[in-house]
Amino acid sequence: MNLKITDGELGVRPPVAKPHPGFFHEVGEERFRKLVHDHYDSIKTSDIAFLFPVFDDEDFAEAQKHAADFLIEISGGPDYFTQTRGDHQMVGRHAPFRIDEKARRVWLKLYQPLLMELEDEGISPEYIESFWNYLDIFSKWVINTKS
Ligand code: HEM
Repeated sequence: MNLKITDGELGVRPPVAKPHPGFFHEVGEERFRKLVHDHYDSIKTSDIAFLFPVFDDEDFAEAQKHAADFLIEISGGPDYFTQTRGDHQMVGRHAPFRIDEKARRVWLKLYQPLLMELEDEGISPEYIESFWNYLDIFSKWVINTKS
């Protein structure tokens, strides 16, 4: 399985394809939520923890839920994010946080072991890769700070 991080750069926003709907379909909502939950949990002890509301359990749980809602929606599941948060506006929603290429790489790296777990659980590697490609490319869009 190829989970390679490609180079991102401030101001460069390559076209992005949504994950293959087969990914959400195979993983199922419950396991999908656990994936995003696990990612946020690993953020807590990472070098990018300072960007997130790690000292407020309620705010952190909210952030975790919004991220899962969004990723489920973009992966072809129910439109939970739009229903509760409105327009996606992902670039604008990340604007208050200083995100550089280094932070993006840390964020992405934390997904790698979690996606390998899914492969061990029998999820099709090509579906996992399609989700990964979405994360790899779209995360370039939220870079707003020079490294
Ligand atoms: C594919 C890439 C990404 C997606 C789809 C994504 C998605 C989201 C979503 C849906 C939210 C919640 C927005 C809201 O409801 O207001 C969010 C918040 C946030 N994201 Fe991302 N994100 C991505 C990449 C990143 C990266 C690379 C970083 C930093 C390294 C980052 C840092 C944050 C921070 C700090 C918040 C705010 C947390 C809070 O205080 O509520 N995101 N992201």
